[in-house]
Amino acid sequence: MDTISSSASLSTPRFRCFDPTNSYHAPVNHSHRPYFLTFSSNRSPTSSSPRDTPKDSMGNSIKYEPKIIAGEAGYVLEDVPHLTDYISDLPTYPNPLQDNPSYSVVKQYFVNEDDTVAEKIVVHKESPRGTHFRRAGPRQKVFYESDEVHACIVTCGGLCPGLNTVIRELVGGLYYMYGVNKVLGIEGGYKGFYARNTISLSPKVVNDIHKRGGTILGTSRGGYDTSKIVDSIQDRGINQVYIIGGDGTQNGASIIFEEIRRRALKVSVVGIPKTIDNDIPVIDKSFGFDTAVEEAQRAINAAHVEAESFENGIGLVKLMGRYSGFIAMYATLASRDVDCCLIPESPFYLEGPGGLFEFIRKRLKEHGHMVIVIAEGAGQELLSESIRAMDHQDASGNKLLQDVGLWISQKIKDHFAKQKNMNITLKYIDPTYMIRAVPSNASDNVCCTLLAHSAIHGAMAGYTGFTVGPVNGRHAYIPFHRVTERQNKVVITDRMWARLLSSTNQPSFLDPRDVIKDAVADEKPQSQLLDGTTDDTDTLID
Ligand SMILES: Nc1ncnc2c1ncn2[C@@H]1O[C@H](COP(=O)(O)OP(=O)(O)OP(=O)(O)O)[C@@H](O)[C@H]1O
Ligand SMILES: O=P(O)(O)OC[C@H]1O[C@](O)(CO)[C@@H](O)[C@@H]1O
Ligand SMILES: [Mg+2]
Repeated sequence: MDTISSSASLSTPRFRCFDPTNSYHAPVNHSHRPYFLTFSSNRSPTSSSPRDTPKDSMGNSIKYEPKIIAGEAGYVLEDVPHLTDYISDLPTYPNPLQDNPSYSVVKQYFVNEDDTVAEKIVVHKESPRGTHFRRAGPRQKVFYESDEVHACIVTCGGLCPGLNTVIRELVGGLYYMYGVNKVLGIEGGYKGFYARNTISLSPKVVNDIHKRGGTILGTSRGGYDTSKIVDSIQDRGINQVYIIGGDGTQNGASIIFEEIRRRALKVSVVGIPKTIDNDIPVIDKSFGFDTAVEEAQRAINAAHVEAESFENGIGLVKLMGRYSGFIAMYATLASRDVDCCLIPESPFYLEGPGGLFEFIRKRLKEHGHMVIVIAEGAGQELLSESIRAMDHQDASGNKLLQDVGLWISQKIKDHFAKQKNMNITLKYIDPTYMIRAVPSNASDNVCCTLLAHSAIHGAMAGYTGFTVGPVNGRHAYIPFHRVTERQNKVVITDRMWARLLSSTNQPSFLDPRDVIKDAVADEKPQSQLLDGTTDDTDTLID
């Protein structure tokens, strides 16, 4: 086993991967394991939640250095931190799962020591194989005894269908798989660590919560204070922290992890991605997205019924998606009643040849009615041109968007009011919070169970500082910085968006030459634009 820095050559196959949790041998001295972060420039401490470089509790910028392990045949593992990276001589114990009657039928209790999951699933003959992540799942040895574990769960950011199911499955999984019965619920998001009460969670307390929307723990934006949060973890004797939330939350979790490592605490920090918008990169998707797409159908159906019933009827539905239009794209593809889908990634314009108004007129002439789906982040640049741009932010530092649904409804009405030969009837439906507040559907419920179990197996095995999630259909442990360094977006040069354009038969509002020019300017190779295999597609299976 050896670890090399990211700048070293990855092409020479030399090393074998090592998993401390599956070692059959006596405890190994891990003291040679390197630290993987560096600190720079002293800044004054901050308790806010900046969107720029993550900072430690002293205000120093944290620069992540990946923990890369190379192996034979071009194998490259981007590993996650482990408690033994900074605490030596930790005892290990046999995994209690091996005596669990439910698991006695499983042929292979434990994942193989060098099992990894490939980030890149489509490779070319000559292309590098890409990075791999450590495969999630139970390990032969665990680093916590059952009665030693004191876990806590916190939910942060906006609501998402499935939050309660993840809480339920974490509590049940800890209890039934690992015999853990000390689980604390932190109320009201990050600030709850230091400003709110806690709830003691048992399988009985959480038994029915998956049938309810929202989160029984409550959530919040803002109020992030690393020192206070880690002090609270330390004071309460918590040693496993399960943090459920979106990109901002995972950023916060990575800073908490760094502080815990700095204090050399035996505490595993595990992130569970919550992303109704599907804006977290690397993972295929997380819980809540399927439910949102399904629930959006009800609004689209209603819009269609309204539109169909009036001469030149237009049904307009706004769906969530601040920066990523996945919900709008998938809801449109699923419905087949939508004539036009507008997302943040694909700019559009209203007036003139090839514009939205011209398309609406054409479609109404052909069909007598139409349905438009618009993601909340679409057309924001047009809005700020016509409305005096306001730069408001929420408590977490997210930009507050103008209501594009109301704005575009008015624009369409005003435009057609001026046209003598076409009277329209427009009905605007904004189901966004209704969609977000429902309980998760069947497939998301299963997704929640898998995420919770993978998270628990990782923590019990001593891994820390990671987010769990499906990568090309297999669960993996992913270093925090990989899911926070960028946002996942619809790639409009990919086949999925082309499918949507051909299904709605709407204009793309773009000149293909400009799209390719832009992508080249972004340093993306042209071949990737054209064949739908770009590295940053992150489509939910193409
Ligand atoms: N860069 C950051 N560093 C530390 N904490 C952060 C950071 N960004 C956000 N947070 C904290 O994480 C929590 C949730 O953040 P945010 O409100 O942005 O939601 P999110 O996790 O991104 O979920 P959503 O998808 O609903 O937006 C808040 O308490 C916020 O203060
Ligand atoms: O009203 P809130 O709580 O800020 O949430 C709205 C945001 O939440 C999200 O659904 C992400 O969780 C975004 O799409 C949306 O902009
Ligand atoms: Mg966010």
